[in-house]
Amino acid sequence: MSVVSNVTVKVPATTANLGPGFDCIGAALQLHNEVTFTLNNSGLIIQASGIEAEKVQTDKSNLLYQAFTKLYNYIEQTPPSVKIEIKLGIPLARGLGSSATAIVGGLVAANVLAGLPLSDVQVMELAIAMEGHPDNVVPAFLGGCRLAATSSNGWEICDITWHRNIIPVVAIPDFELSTSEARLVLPTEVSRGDAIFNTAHFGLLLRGLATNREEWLKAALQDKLHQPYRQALIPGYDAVEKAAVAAGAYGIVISGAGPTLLALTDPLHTQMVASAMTNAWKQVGIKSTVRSLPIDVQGAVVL
Ligand SMILES: Nc1ncnc2c1ncn2[C@@H]1O[C@H](COP(=O)(O)OP(=O)(O)O)[C@@H](O)[C@H]1O
Ligand SMILES: N[C@@H](CCOP(=O)(O)O)C(=O)O
Repeated sequence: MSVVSNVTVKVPATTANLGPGFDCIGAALQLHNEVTFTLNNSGLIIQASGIEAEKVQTDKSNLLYQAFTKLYNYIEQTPPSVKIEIKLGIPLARGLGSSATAIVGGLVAANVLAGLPLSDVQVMELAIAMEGHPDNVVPAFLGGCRLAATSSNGWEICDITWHRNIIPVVAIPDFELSTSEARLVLPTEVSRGDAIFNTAHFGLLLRGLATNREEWLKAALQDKLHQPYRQALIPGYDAVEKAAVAAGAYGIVISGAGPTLLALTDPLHTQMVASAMTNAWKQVGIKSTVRSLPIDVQGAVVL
């Protein structure tokens, strides 16, 4: 039996993969979506406001609603009739985890309205199952930078130290790239050489993030599992990379499945890196919004 009639959940954006950590690591960023679910007697109502609100589905196919019903189905209850009010701060299909915010927001809201039948671990595992990979839903749920690995008991989640002087700068272009489309270009098998390359660089990334050691971070952002295949989907990638590095970034990676590009830099170079990325994209005719976004340590919050 539900004890509350409405709930508001705020969920952060994420940047997944971080180069060599394809499908296993991601960090939450201080940019948020917020959603309120209110029990009603008049059938499903969905209202969206904020950035790109007109693009959000307002029927039962809406991902927030899909996640909401997923939890009720899981606990073998009929989902109640609800009004859903969405405030969007994260642009859709840009590699900043908008789908993860919808999945986590819908599941967390359903769990609260259903009287907390599931533990946090159960909710998180449902989120991973819905998204199909853990690297955006886990940091969206827990905050910080998180590594997820399967174990015989489900998932082991590890918090990854992110040195405070490593500044994420995201360059968000004005075109979309859906995650499903960006996954279609990936090979299903990779060579042993590429697997070894990524294992080494991922280890280096974890140590680089913890220590802020410049030469480790510069080398660590390389990847052979997804970025080489996806770069062709992002016009201007090489120009933005060159400009960011010349302005003082350690390097750039594709944020999530793209097309947003993430640069890592230090506090002194943040503004120069941001301007360089904006200008580089402008020169190939692409408008972008470039922002330095600190790591979000809270994750999903019930307000
Ligand atoms: N707040 C939201 N409410 C409903 N659906 C959403 C919301 N945010 C994202 N989505 C759905 O997720 C899709 C984008 O997911 P995806 O292609 O994985 O890109 P992203 O990198 O932004 O997660 C949108 O086109 C939309 O269908
Ligand atoms: N590992 C996934 C991450 C997708 O993240 P998103 O923020 O783009 O949804 C992938 O690279 O496909």
